[in-house]
Amino acid sequence: MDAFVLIVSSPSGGGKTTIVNELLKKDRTAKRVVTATTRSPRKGEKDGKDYHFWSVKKFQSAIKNNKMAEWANVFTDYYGVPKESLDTVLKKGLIPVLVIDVQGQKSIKKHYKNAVSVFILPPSWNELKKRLLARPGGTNNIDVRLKTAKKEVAQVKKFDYVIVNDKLDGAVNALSKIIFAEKHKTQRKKPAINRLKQKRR
Ligand SMILES: Nc1ncnc2c1ncn2[C@@H]1O[C@H](COP(=O)(O)OP(=O)(O)OP(=O)(O)O)[C@@H](O)[C@H]1O
Repeated sequence: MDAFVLIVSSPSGGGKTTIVNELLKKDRTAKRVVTATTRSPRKGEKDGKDYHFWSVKKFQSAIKNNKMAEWANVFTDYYGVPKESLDTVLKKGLIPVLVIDVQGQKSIKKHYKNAVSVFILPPSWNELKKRLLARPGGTNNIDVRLKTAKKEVAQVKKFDYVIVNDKLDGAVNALSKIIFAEKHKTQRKKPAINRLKQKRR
């Protein structure tokens, strides 16, 4: 199969982390790319598993040395995708899943042309606010996040797919089906097609 990178984006609190975590429990062909951040770990988050928790100095050095596939400064913290983390998953023949903010998808698509992007849409602004407040440990800068979320939702048309995160099960199912359909794209089935062509001769 022609490998593709799967990008899952949403405004903060939209549910991208939760949905991807659930998906990966049942899909062994996909693997989350561990991204890097300078923000502090939330309760229960582990270094190297949830994120690479880097110092500002380390992050800035990675940017300078061209080691980031994409990076941004979001709400006072750096977030980004180390090229090495992404390439490690590709080399294993698995689908790298990138859980990144909305702006991030543009740069990734520039570097990885066949990347597939999915936008997770909150069912309503009220529900988004509720989920941000109810998150374990709460969430800082709620008003800034909601304001940014409105700008990000305006970018939705640049994505290949949209999933409304109403019921979690439904959203995870939809993501699973997107992956399934993408694997069956004609362009990714060239080896199977070519095998048959050879036998006819
Ligand atoms: N369908 C859903 N129904 C109810 N709660 C949900 C649903 N999806 C996610 N949540 C909850 O909403 C909160 C935000 O979800 P999550 O942390 O996955 O968002 P995120 O997009 O990864 O946010 P951030 O970018 O800030 O890390 C979590 O507490 C999560 O459990």
